[in-house]
Amino acid sequence: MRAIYLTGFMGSGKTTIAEKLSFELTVPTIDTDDHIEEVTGKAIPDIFASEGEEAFRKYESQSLESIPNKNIIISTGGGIILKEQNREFMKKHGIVIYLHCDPEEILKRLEGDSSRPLLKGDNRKAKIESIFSERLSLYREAHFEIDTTNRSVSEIAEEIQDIIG
Ligand SMILES: Nc1ncnc2c1ncn2[C@@H]1O[C@H](COP(=O)(O)OP(=O)(O)O)[C@@H](O)[C@H]1O
Ligand SMILES: O=C(O)C1=C[C@@H](OP(=O)(O)O)[C@@H](O)[C@H](O)C1
Repeated sequence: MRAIYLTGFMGSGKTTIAEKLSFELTVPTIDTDDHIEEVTGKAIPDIFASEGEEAFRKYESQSLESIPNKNIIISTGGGIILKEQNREFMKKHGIVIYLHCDPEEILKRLEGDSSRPLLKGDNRKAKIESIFSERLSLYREAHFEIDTTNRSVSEIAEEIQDIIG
């Protein structure tokens, strides 16, 4: 099986869906953020705070390129699509599935979450809307798009299984 790359905004459910699919298909899953934390020995918010976003983006590309691309489900960080190099890499080596979620629901899903440095501070709603609109066309370069808004994890996982046959 070719790698399945799940892309989408923070809170779109990439990690949750990857774990569900991993269980159902008995295929391992890796999360690029977890991989970066393992390699660097630092938590994502610490990398942003001490080294900055650009350094994080370098780790992210290195991580993407070092993770195996056969028989695996990869949940990516929400900003992986920012680099053309990453978008091309994923499309070349696997099936890229964009998990769409409306910003209003993202806001609800991430209520109380403090692990995403880009959403730190006041006016989360405006932050989410602005980053979302900047990125939408990049997410849409995926091979497939699934709308996860108001849908259960099981329904979404089933739809992905239909896509990959
Ligand atoms: N389809 C869904 N419906 C409702 N809540 C969801 C759904 N998918 C994920 N969530 C919840 O949203 C939050 C973010 O999910 P997560 O998988 O961490 O997203 P991502 O990896 O894309 O950032 C978690 O609390 C998760 O339980
Ligand atoms: O959208 C982004 O730029 C980011 C998303 C996060 O991952 P999740 O999409 O898993 O939250 C994490 O990689 C980092 O905080 C940056």
